[in-house]
Amino acid sequence: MTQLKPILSHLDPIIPSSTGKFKSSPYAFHRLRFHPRLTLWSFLFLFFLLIFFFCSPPAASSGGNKRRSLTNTSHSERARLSPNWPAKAHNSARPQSKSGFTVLVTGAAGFVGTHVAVALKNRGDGVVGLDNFNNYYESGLKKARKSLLERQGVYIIEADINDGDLLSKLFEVVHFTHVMHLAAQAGVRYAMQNPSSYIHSNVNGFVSLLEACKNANPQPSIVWASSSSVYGLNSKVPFSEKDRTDQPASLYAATKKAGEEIAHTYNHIYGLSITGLRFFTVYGPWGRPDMAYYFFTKDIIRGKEIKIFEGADHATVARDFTYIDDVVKGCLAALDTAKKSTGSGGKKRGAAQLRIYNLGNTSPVPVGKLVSILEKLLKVKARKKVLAMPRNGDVLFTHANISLARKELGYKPTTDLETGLKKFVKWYLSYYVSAMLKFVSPSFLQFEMENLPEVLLSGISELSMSPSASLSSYDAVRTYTASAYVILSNRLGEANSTELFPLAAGFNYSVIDARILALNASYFLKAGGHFVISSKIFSDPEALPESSIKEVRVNWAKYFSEVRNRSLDT
Ligand SMILES: O=C(O)[C@H]1O[C@H](OP(=O)(O)OP(=O)(O)OC[C@H]2O[C@@H](n3ccc(=O)[nH]c3=O)[C@H](O)[C@@H]2O)[C@H](O)[C@@H](O)[C@H]1O
Repeated sequence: MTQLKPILSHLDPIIPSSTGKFKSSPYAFHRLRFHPRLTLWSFLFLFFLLIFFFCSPPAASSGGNKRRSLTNTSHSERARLSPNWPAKAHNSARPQSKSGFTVLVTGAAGFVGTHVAVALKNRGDGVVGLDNFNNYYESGLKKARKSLLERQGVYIIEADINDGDLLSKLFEVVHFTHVMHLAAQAGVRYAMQNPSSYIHSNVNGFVSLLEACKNANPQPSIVWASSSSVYGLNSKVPFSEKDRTDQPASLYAATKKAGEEIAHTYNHIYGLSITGLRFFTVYGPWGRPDMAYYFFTKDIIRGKEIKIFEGADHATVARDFTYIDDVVKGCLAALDTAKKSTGSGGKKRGAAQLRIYNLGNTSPVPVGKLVSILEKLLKVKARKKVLAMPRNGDVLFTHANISLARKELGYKPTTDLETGLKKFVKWYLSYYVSAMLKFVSPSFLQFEMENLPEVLLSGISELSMSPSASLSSYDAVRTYTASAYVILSNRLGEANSTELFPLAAGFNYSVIDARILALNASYFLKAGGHFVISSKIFSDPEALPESSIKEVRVNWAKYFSEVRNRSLDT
C-alpha cells in the first residue's frame, strides 16, 4: 500500500502532494484501507497510463499506412553527441574576421543550410551548425554535406531543434549574435503523408528555438526561412509581401504561415529581431532529392517516365525557380541588415525589428520548359506523361515581386534557369560519378566531368581513358556488386542484346545511375565497342525476387567472361 502513496496523492486531496510534507495520517490510511474501489480504480488508472505512455508514438513518427516515419535525434539519443561538443561548438563559433558574426545555422546539413554556412564561414564569420539528420531523403547526401562543412571548419551538432535543454546549453556556451534558422520539414506534397512531421519541425521546433533565443543573453537576431507557398491560392501576380497569405493550399504552407505569426508574437513580447525570407523553389548543386528538378534529372537519365502536372483546361504550371547562390546572397544580406534584438534574459526592452521578404527570381518558368532544359543538358529525351495536377497542396504558379528585398537588402538575382540547371547537372553527375570512382583504381577512369552528359547518350568518344586502364581494374568493381541492376542494350557484336548488369554496392540504388553508365561506357570503349545506352533501372531493385537476383548474377559472370574474350580478340 505504501508504494501507492505518490500516485494516490494526485487522486486523493487529503494526502499532501509534497513528499517532504507528507505525514503518515491514520485518517488517510483508514480512508485508503476502507475504500477498496478507490484502490482498484487507482490500479486501473495506473495500468492504462503506463500502456498509453509506452504505446503512444512520438510526434514525428506517427504514421498511417502510407506514412514514412522520420527518425530525428530525440532528446534521449543525445548520448550520441560527442561529449566534447561544447568545446567543438565554441571553437567553430569563433569568427575569423574582426567584425565577424557568430551564427548558429539550423538545418546546416540541408540544402540551403549547407550553402549559407559555407558562405558565412568563407567571409570570416564563426558558424555552428545544428541538424537532426532525419531520413526524409537520402542520408548519404546529408552526410556528404556535413563532410563538406567540416572541411571548411564548420562543426555540426547532431540534434533536434525541439531539444530545448540542448539549445539552452548551446546558447550558454556560445553567445550567438545571429541565428539563421533553416531547419524545417520541407516539401509541399509530403505533408499529406506525414502531417505531424510538419507540426513537429515547423511549429513546435520553431517555438523551441525562439524560446532559447528569447532566454539567451544577449538575444541573437534571427533570420529564418518562410516560403513562397504562404501565398497559397493568391492569384494577384507578382506576389508582393503585402498580398494576402491567409489561403494556404498545403499543410506545409500553413505551418510556414503559422511560423510568420509566431515570429510576430516573439518579436512583440520579447523584443526579438526577426526576419522571415519567403524562398521561391530554390534549386542548385547539393539540392534536395525530393524536388522535381532533382528527381526529373535522375529519372531522365535512367529512362524512367516523369510526370508533368498541368492545371485545369491544360493550364501551364510554372515556378519562379530561384538559384541557390542568389538565395544565399539574400540570406547574408538579411543577416547583415538585421538590427539587434532589444530584449535580454526573456524580457523586452523596446520595440524590435520584424521583417518579411520575398526571395524569388521574378521570372516564372513552366515545368515543361524545365524538363526541356534538362533534356538538352543531359542529351537524353525524357519519357513524359502530362497529368492533371493532383490535389495535394500544389499551386498553379509562383511569381515573386522582389522590390522590397531589392530596396532594403540589395537583393538582385542574376541566374536564369538554364544557367542554374547547367551547374546543377554538372554537380549531379560529378557527385554521383566521383562517389563511384572511390571503388576503382584512380588510373582506371579519367574523364572530363563536363563530358558526362555526352557519355550518357552516345558520346563515347568524349571519354578519355587512362592508358594504364586495365580490365583487372574492372574486376575490382565486380567485388562490390550487389543491390542494383541496370539494363544496357549494347552493340558489342550482338546488336540490341539486353543484359542485366549488377551495379556497385555500398550506395543506395537511386544514386548510382550516372556513375554506372559512365563505368560501363568506359569498359566498352576500352573493349573497342560502340554502343548506345538505352538504360533503364528497375524502379525498385529490392523488389526483385531472390531467384531472379541469383539468375542475374550468373548471367553477369557469363557475360563478362564473354566480353573479356571478345575484347582480347579485337
Ligand atoms: O517555394 C517554395 O516555398 C517551395 O518550393 C518547393 O516546392 P515546389 O515549388 O512545389 O517544388 P517542386 O516540388 O520541385 O515542384 C516544382 C514544380 O514541379 C511540378 N511537379 C512536381 C512533381 C512532379 O512529379 N511533377 C511536376 O510537374 C510541381 O507541380 C511544381 O510546379 C519546395 O519543395 C518546398 O519545400 C518549398 O520550399
